[in-house]
Amino acid sequence: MEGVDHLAHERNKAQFDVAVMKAVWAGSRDAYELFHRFSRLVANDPEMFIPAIKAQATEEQQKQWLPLANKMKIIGSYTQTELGHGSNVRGLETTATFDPKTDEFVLNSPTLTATKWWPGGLGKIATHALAHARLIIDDKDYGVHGFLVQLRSLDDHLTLPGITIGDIGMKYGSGAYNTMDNGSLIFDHVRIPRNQMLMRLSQVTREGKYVPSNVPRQLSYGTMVYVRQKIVFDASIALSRAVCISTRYSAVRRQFGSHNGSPETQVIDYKTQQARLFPLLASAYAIRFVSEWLNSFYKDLLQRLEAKDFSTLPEAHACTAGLKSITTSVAADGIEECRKLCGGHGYLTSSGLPELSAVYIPACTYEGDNVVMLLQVARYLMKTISQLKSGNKPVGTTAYLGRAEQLMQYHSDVLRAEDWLKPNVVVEAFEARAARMSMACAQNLSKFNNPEDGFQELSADLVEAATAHCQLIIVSKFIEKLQQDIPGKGVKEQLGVLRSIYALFLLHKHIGDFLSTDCITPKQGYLANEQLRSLYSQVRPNAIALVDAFNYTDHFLSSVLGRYDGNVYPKLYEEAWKDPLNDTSIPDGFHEYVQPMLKQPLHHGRL
Ligand SMILES: CC/C=C\C/C=C\C/C=C\C/C=C\CC/C=C/C(=O)SCCNC(=O)CCNC(=O)[C@H](O)C(C)(C)COP(=O)(O)OP(=O)(O)OC[C@H]1O[C@@H](n2cnc3c(N)ncnc32)[C@H](O)[C@@H]1OP(=O)(O)O
Ligand SMILES: Cc1cc2nc3c(=O)[nH]c(=O)nc-3n(C[C@H](O)[C@H](O)[C@H](O)COP(=O)(O)OP(=O)(O)OC[C@H]3O[C@@H](n4cnc5c(N)ncnc54)[C@H](O)[C@@H]3O)c2cc1C
Repeated sequence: MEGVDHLAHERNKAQFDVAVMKAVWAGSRDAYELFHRFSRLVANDPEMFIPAIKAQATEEQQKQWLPLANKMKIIGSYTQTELGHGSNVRGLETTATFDPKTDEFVLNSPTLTATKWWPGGLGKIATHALAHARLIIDDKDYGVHGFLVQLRSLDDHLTLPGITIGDIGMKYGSGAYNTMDNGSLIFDHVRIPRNQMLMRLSQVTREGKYVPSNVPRQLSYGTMVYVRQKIVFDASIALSRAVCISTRYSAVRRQFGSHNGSPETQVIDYKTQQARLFPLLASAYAIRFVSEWLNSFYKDLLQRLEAKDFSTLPEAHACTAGLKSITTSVAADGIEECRKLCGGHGYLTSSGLPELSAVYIPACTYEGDNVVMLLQVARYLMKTISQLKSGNKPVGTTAYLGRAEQLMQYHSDVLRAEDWLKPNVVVEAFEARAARMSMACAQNLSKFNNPEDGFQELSADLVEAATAHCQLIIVSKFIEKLQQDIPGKGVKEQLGVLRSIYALFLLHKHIGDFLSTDCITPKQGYLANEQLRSLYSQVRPNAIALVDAFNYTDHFLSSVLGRYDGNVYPKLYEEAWKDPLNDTSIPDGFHEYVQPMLKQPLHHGRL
């Protein structure tokens, strides 16, 4: 019935102050920030063009271009990826050849695989590209640099001479990403003034002299680092949307279990539903808190870079790459799990889940393929370990590797299930697992004469070690979050339950790592799972309140299953009748194609 809260009985069970939890979840950024970004995403993606100009253009160039971009007088596309190269930025083929006679660069796509391919906004709407191309001076290749290129007339939006542009076509399913005009672009000797090479990091003089960057060349990758840390925040939003929908529906849906006319069982009370759903609820909070930490770490990096302090740049790259990888994989897989948790109705567009999945899953690929990103983390870990011998004491997120010898001797002293509720017990186990996996890789790598051959041969193990390292970061930041002063009745207690669910679910899921590295015994693994089951019972009465704390409107959720009032069935039915198929009783084509078959006489008694 309209106006009735069908989940009121669930909300009355809450054992904590929901208003405070809403504030904890909202944190330092408004969750709707992404919604507006997301809505822009499906129109155009200023997410990268403007930050890239800020990162790579001189002050003078910024003064020229930023006001135009900020006021949408020009529409930009971050045009890096090509048909033949995306992950391997140093393999990009587009060229920008300096012509000293005219003081210009000539942009060209020398091969088909040099065609720019994927950049958002490029296909139909962008007027300018921040094109990444190989700088060529006097036949010498100076590697990939950024160039601002006008693509279309600002009068009639027609493409300019030498520019061939198109949309790359429909993408995965019918998701909203199909409203993003990811495009293709071929340059045929397009000339731009020399001052349209972004020259903050390195320059080309009027005489054609290349002035190399006096800062790490990787700063030219800065926009990707910036977006990767944002994507971690986005992962918490995407996953929490799906968890909100599936948790509310799990409390509404009843199936089996009726005795003597009693109501059937709420599916949220089935232990299998809880074992699938509650770790995702905990993961949403875990990812949110690690994104807060990562954002503050990134802001600290920016301040350091201003002061030419590059000391945390390698760690920032490793953390943004690794956490982007881990959190987008968890969110993408989690959204699909939430669809399955809703049974058949989860597959309806009106559930909001297919659309969310179709839009979200490319996050595992864009801004860095998730495996390639974890390999970057692995390189960082191996380098950190190789420097231990020279007395280089690791700090920050790799500080535990400085205690590797001690961690190699570690054995968990868990005796009872409740011992796994102690944060220090959990962190020690996760540190030991991560340290031992990385040290084992380093040990195996040392057996190879050619380190690169070893890295390739061991890359699957290295990805697992990088995963363990990143999961340790997320667990640690969840624990650190709860060491902050958090007011409100029961709020910290509930977050503590979620923290333990997150950590013990990972321990259970990766029990092979913990056993094969001899960090814990099978009995201790069994006790962790025992504790996990108890934690599910503790979170169960608070589940609806914990997703209410995301503070999402029904409009934002766009889901008949995730409605705040739980009034699912009437709305499911109502929504179905909006489908144009139901405008007529007899479907189009019936008389032409189906009815003749139905009218066909039987032949020899056979249909
Ligand atoms: C509800 C809906 C929810 C969400 C949707 C809503 C919104 C979506 C939000 C955002 C959407 C944003 C974007 C979508 C559009 C997508 C855009 C794109 O995809 S842009 C293109 C992205 N492309 C990539 O990410 C390419 C990945 N490849 C690379 O980064 C590099 O090629 C790679 C790092 C893999 C290798 O680089 P290379 O130069 O070959 O370096 P190498 O490995 O040799 O290492 C050398 C040295 O450099 C260090 N290093 C590498 N990269 C960095 C870096 N970025 N910063 C600092 N340092 C770096 C590396 O560690 C090594 O160091 P050492 O020498 O070992 O010390
Ligand atoms: C929706 C969407 C939007 C995008 N928007 C933009 C944009 O606006 N601008 C832009 O420039 N680009 C954009 N991209 C492109 C995106 O950045 C690339 O697709 C991404 O970086 C992955 O690169 P790739 O396609 O070359 O994958 P590949 O690297 O070809 O990946 C293919 C497989 O090879 C594996 N692999 C690759 N290298 C290694 C290695 N060294 N070791 C082990 N395995 C490896 C990968 O793990 C993967 O399994 C977008 C892509 C998508 C899907």
